[in-house]
Amino acid sequence: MHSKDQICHEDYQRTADWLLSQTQHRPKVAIICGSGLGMLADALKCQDSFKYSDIPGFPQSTVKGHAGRLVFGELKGKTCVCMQGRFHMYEGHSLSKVTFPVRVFKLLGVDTLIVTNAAGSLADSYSCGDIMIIRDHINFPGLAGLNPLNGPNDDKFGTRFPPMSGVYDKSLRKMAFDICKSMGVSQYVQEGVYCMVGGPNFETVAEARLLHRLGVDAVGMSTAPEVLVASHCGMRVFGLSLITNKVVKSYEDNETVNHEAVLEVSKMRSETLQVLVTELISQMDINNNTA
Ligand SMILES: O=P(O)(O)O[C@H]1O[C@H](CO)[C@@H](O)[C@H]1O
Ligand code: HPA
Repeated sequence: MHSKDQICHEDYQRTADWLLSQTQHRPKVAIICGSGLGMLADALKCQDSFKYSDIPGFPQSTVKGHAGRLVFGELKGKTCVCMQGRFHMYEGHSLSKVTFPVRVFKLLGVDTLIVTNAAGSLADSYSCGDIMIIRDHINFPGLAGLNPLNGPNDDKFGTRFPPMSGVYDKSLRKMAFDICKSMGVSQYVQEGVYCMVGGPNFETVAEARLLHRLGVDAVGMSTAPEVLVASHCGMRVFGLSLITNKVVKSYEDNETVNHEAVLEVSKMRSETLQVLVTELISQMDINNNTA
């Protein structure tokens, strides 16, 4: 890691202190909105919002469908902070920048992170518009040594060698399933394995076939770094992928995927996702960290 990418505890603290001085909200839950999923923040009541460009130390969003705003507010009486727009490695951000907000959230008092993303499906049984509750992930950049936890370990956040089995909280996954059942949307809800690739290109057919054979259900270019950093500092994590496209696995298939199509499908499920996330937050116990 280059020294310009090194972020020290005081950097996170400075940003957290600035935010605490600008809002009365003291969130326990943070939500990261995936591509085209920024409307999750619209449900927040009594909003205080900040453009990323106005927040000291914050990186900037450069991807269409990621507004670049941090929104604080109440969801059914629970205080949340919501990132309308995340940072990706392919934008040129270091992984410490990509995950910078997560550690700031920890310093704000957040103990639960909800991540969402747009993803392409590999699983044959999935359709466009399905919602996948993330059971686990494969972090390709991480396996290749690109990990936000690289570098000197900050013991104030967590241990040098954090375990990652069970990183997606089981009771929150069950709670989400039950909520989907009561919403009558179970027919398009799945549970599966998300795989992060570096992007920004979509997959070749050979790469898609490889991922399929590895047991990947959905692929995207985000999420794993934020989840690692959240889990490292002791946060509970829940994740949702919205299946925006089927990844092309056949040379006979002339379909191609593009970001505009991804954003279009995100819109289609925005309301369902909003209700699901709101209900989940309203049902979760956020004081003693048990669902
Ligand atoms: O993961 P999110 O941010 O939802 O975005 C997904 O959508 C974009 C590609 O259309 C990529 O950035 C991919 O990671
Ligand atoms: N591949 C990688 N990332 C994605 C995709 C995809 O098919 N769809 C949305 N994000």
